[in-house]
Amino acid sequence: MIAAIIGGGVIGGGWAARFLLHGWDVRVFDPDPEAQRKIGEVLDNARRSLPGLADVPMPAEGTLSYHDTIEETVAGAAWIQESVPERLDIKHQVFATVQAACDPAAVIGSSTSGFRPSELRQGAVREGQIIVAHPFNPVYLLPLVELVGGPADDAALIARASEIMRGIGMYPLHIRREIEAHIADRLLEVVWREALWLVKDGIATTEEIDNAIRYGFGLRWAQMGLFETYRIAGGEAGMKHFLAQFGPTLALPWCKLTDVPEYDDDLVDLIAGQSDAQSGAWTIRELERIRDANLVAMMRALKQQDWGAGALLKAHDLRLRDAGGAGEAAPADGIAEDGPVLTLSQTVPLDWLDYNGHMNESRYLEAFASATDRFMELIGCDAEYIAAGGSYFTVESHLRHLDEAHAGDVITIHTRLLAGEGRKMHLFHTMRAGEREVATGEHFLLHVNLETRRPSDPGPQVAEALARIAAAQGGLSRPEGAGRAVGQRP
Ligand SMILES: NC(=O)C1=CN([C@@H]2O[C@H](COP(=O)(O)OP(=O)(O)OC[C@H]3O[C@@H](n4cnc5c(N)ncnc54)[C@H](O)[C@@H]3O)[C@@H](O)[C@H]2O)C=CC1
Ligand SMILES: C[N+](C)(C)CC(=O)CC(=O)[O-]
Repeated sequence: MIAAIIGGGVIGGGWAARFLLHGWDVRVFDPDPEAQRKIGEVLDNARRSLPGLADVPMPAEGTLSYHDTIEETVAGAAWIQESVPERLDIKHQVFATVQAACDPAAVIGSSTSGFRPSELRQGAVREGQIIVAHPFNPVYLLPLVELVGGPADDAALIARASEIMRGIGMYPLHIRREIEAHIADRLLEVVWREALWLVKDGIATTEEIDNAIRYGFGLRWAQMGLFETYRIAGGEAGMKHFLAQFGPTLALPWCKLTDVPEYDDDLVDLIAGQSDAQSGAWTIRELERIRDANLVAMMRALKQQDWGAGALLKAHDLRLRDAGGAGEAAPADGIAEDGPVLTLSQTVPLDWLDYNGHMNESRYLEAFASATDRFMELIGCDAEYIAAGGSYFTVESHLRHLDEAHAGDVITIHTRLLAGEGRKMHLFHTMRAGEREVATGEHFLLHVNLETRRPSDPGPQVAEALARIAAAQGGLSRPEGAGRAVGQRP
């Protein structure tokens, strides 16, 4: 599949990275002679951060190419994303050239922050081909994309566009009626306007306003948004009580919503000066990397909770797993092979790094635990079996750290069953980063009855699977390092 990116600045670069890392071939047109360097830097950031959101292998990266004309860029593309400056005349010129050369069935998405589809479509040869596909910076990490069709909305086009967006891990939010700035930027502008007033009136600095957001309601918004948060704030009586208590304050009012501060040089200098004092010690690329690491950590935490953007990541993992990612194919249910079993394949995420700049020791155990979970699933000790009252408890673990793993490394774990009789299961995991062996994990587990919390024999299908694998792997030599205790090398 080919994605054509017209305009490769902040947003176009982010789109290019998201499509590319999801296996699409990406063609870029941007007259800026610096575009390749800038996109290269965005891609470096994306490669460090995006693949680590997934706990399964990502697709093989597509091919990136740069082109001298729009015509060449869009030929054969299934998705064309316009991300040129926020000026209607430039966007109209781009659409005219794109439509003269592209596949009429291709989706043309516009990244516009504020224009309505009916404005974008003025003068278009095929009006119904152009939609708003408004993303959020950084496009390669934030999943939201607002999709807006025309006044006579084309349901089939929006459905197709939504499916493509889901395929690259996004959350398509269909906005049924066009308005300026869609939904999110309407909300953001309100906060932005109030913040400008607070600075202009000398009430707060840019840093104090950022602190008011990041130490408080920004954290709430990231996981529950506005209405769910305020529902809880109403106490046991919920939303009605909240409205009764805080509704009357709307009449005061607390804010200056409809007034816009005069956007003169003094205000620009005041804000830019405070922003330099607050954040000028970092370059923009450094700030981007700090932001990306924070976003990855937050989104992975939400993934643990299976909530909001984290729940979306979980669902996307299933999609990626079904599609079969790059590298060695993980076994489907049941194990037939007689070699070590692939039980994990994923990219080292940014939040697994420590102060030494490599994967922290605690994360090795996390990865090995996931590999054990997968092995349990493969022998039939799956969610259904566990719900019926049987499971395994780990009673002893021994890890060896043999080499370093870094952010962006694809790690795999292969598992050997050293013993699997009765209630005992003895596993030996080998972790590699590419071809390098980086760690081993040896674990002894006991089958338990979850009601009595005492050891018990496994069900017949689990016992049978263990016997089959033990027999199949029986011819393999004992792995180097198995049975070692902690000690100094002789
Ligand atoms: N920066 C942001 O936070 C967000 C911006 N957007 C929207 O994305 C669009 C692009 O914004 P940014 O990436 O921020 O701007 P930008 O200034 O970073 O990038 C625009 C790029 O378009 C290129 N360009 C100019 N004329 C062109 C043409 N005729 N054909 C092809 N390329 C051309 C420029 O060389 C530049 O690289 C705008 O519509 C904006 O509203 C949407 C979401 C967030
Ligand atoms: C400032 N902005 C209007 C360009 C912002 C957006 O459109 C979305 C975002 O990423 O905040």
